[in-house]
Amino acid sequence: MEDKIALTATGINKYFYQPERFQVLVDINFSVKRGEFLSLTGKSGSGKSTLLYILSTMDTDYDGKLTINDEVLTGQSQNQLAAFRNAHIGFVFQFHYLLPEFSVLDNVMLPALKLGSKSKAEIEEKAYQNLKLLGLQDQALKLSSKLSGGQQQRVAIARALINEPSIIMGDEPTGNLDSKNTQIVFDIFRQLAAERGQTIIAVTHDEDFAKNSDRVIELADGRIISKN
Ligand SMILES: Nc1ncnc2c1ncn2[C@@H]1O[C@H](COP(=O)(O)OP(=O)(O)OP(=O)(O)O)[C@@H](O)[C@H]1O
Repeated sequence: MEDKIALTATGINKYFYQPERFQVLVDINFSVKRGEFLSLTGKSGSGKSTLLYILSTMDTDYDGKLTINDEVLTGQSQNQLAAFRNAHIGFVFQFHYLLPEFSVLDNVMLPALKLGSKSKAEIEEKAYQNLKLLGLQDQALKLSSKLSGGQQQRVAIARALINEPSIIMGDEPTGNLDSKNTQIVFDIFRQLAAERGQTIIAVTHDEDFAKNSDRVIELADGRIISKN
C-alpha cells in the first residue's frame, strides 16, 4: 500500500527583521508520512522551534507552502487556521500549561468543549479513555497542580489527544522530564504512531529520543543538513 503523506513543507524561508534582517529558515523541503514518528533536532538557535511553529500553522509569516492532510494551509485566514488546528493538530509543550485550579479531567476535556462538536458525556468518556491510556485514570478528579511533573506532562498529552488529532506536535515535550518519564512519553508517542496512525513531530535535544524515533531531520543555521 502506498504511504500517505501527512504534511509537506515546500520551499519554506523565513526572516526576522529585529534587531536586523536575518534569515532563520532557508529553503526547507520535506514530507512526513502518516503514522511516522519524526524528531527535529539541531543545536540551540538552529531554527527548530521557528520551523515547528510554522508547521503547526501558528506562525503564518513565512515564504513557501505548507500542506497538511492534502489541505494547503498557506494563505488561509487566522480563523480558518484556528479551526484547522483544533480539529487536526495536538500540541505538547515543554511546560504543560495545565490550569492548576481545574481537575485533571477538566483540563483534558477543555479543548473538546471549545470545539463544541460532541456532547459533554461523549467528551468525558473520551477524556477517561485518554487518561487510561496514559495510566492516569485514578488521578482524574484531582487538581492538576497536585500531580508530579511527569504526571502533569502525561495529562498534557491526554489533553492534546482529546480531539483525535491526526498530527501531534511537541516542542521539547520531554525537555523538563527525568529519564523514566521521558521513556514513558516516548513509548506513548511510539504507540500512537504505530497503533493509531497518528503522526508525531517532536523537537528534541535528547539524542536517544531522536535516535529511537522513525526519522530525524537535523537543522543547522536554518537549513536541513540531514533527513534520514
Ligand atoms: N521573534 C524573534 N525575533 C528575532 N529573532 C528570533 C526570534 N525568535 C527566534 N529568533 C532567533 O532565531 C534563531 C532560531 O531560533 P529558534 O528558537 O527557532 O531555535 P531553536 O533551534 O528552536 O533553539 P533552542 O533549541 O534553543 O530552542 C535564533 O538565533 C533566535 O535567536
